Amino acid sequence: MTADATPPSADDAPVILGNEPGSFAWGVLAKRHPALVEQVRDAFPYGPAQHAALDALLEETTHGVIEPLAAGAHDRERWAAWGQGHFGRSWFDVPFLWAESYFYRRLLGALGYFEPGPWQGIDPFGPFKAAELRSATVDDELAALDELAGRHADVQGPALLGASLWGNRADLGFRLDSGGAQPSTAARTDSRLVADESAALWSLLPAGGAAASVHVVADNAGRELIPDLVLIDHLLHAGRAVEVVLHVKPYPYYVSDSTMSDVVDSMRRLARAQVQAARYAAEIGRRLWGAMADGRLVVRAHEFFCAPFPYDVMPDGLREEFAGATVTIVKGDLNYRRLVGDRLWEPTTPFGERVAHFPGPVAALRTLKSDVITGLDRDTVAALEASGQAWRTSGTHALIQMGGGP
Ligand SMILES: O=P(O)(O)OC[C@H]1O[C@](O)(CO)[C@@H](O)[C@@H]1O
Repeated sequence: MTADATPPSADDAPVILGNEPGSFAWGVLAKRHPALVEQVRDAFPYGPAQHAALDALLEETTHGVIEPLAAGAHDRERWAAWGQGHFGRSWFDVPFLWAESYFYRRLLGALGYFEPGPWQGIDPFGPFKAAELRSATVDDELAALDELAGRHADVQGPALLGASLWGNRADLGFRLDSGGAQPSTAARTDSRLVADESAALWSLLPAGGAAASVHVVADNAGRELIPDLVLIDHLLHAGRAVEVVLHVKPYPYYVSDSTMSDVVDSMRRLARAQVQAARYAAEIGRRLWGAMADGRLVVRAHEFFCAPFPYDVMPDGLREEFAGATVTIVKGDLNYRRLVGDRLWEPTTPFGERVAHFPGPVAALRTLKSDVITGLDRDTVAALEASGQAWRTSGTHALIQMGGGP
């Protein structure tokens, strides 16, 4: 990672680029993306045009320069504006956040996802998501919910918040890199919260308070989205919230990010959990189904969630929506990068300062999977650095941080 040549202001930390060999960002562009292209290629019986487009994308992203979208692409103008100054440059020399986002747009384009035809709307990551949803691990996690049935809201709330937080560890992109290994329970129990401001979150959502409007910006499908939905059910059922708005991606993104069709699959998985004798999960699934029907749970898929920018430049419509929320819960590593800015901040940079742009209270729930970090105290940073672990990027550590505007 190196500093962008023209940082917006002298006070800002360097924008993360991918041009330092051995850095995390470089590894994603040079190794993770090519591996992903091959995994997607093998997962479907694609035809010659798609294989050729994948070959070209692989060559361009690793050795070539950034090309604009093809003439006739429905969003060519939008990306032409979003990518000004980046086209014609190496993928490694532009902001990492931009390069990753455009890579997913281009990958889907190579496969015919956006064009009218037989492959339109086919999620290239669908087989990976489906396998995860079918897994025995999910059976076990759903069955374990029975232990929480009938417990007090003050017991259920923290347990379900923790499940939603650590669910972020189970992202498919992360697993592609770790040789397909599932994050183990042992790894989870060894893991540490580097910041925990959950008390401030709960103070906004008292059980029985029932006036709150909560927005949840989702991250991964499957083993993350299910605990997110269970947490949402808890907020509604315990009277902590009167309505919840769940924000998902408008198209498949970052391997396993949730789309509307993933929400449907996860809600079905919950509602049908009865067959695995997971009675409470099935009850939760039915309640969520009902909440969708009567409008207490609403799903939105704004195009900005697949835009290559931090949240401080979100469009006005979205800004107004978040301004009306009692609190917005923002899930995952990518959303954290977009929230605080994808820069090499000093880890002690106050989180509140970085998210002052957000139009209302915001809670970040994230396992650490990239270099960006803010809001840590000096002792915590010293201990983490002394540990010798890859604490910023390995997903073994997590945080709950609160901040936001008025
Ligand atoms: O699913 P999450 O938690 O947003 O994690 C996504 C992270 O994975 C990567 O795409 C690659 O590891 C990171 O660059 C990114 O921040």
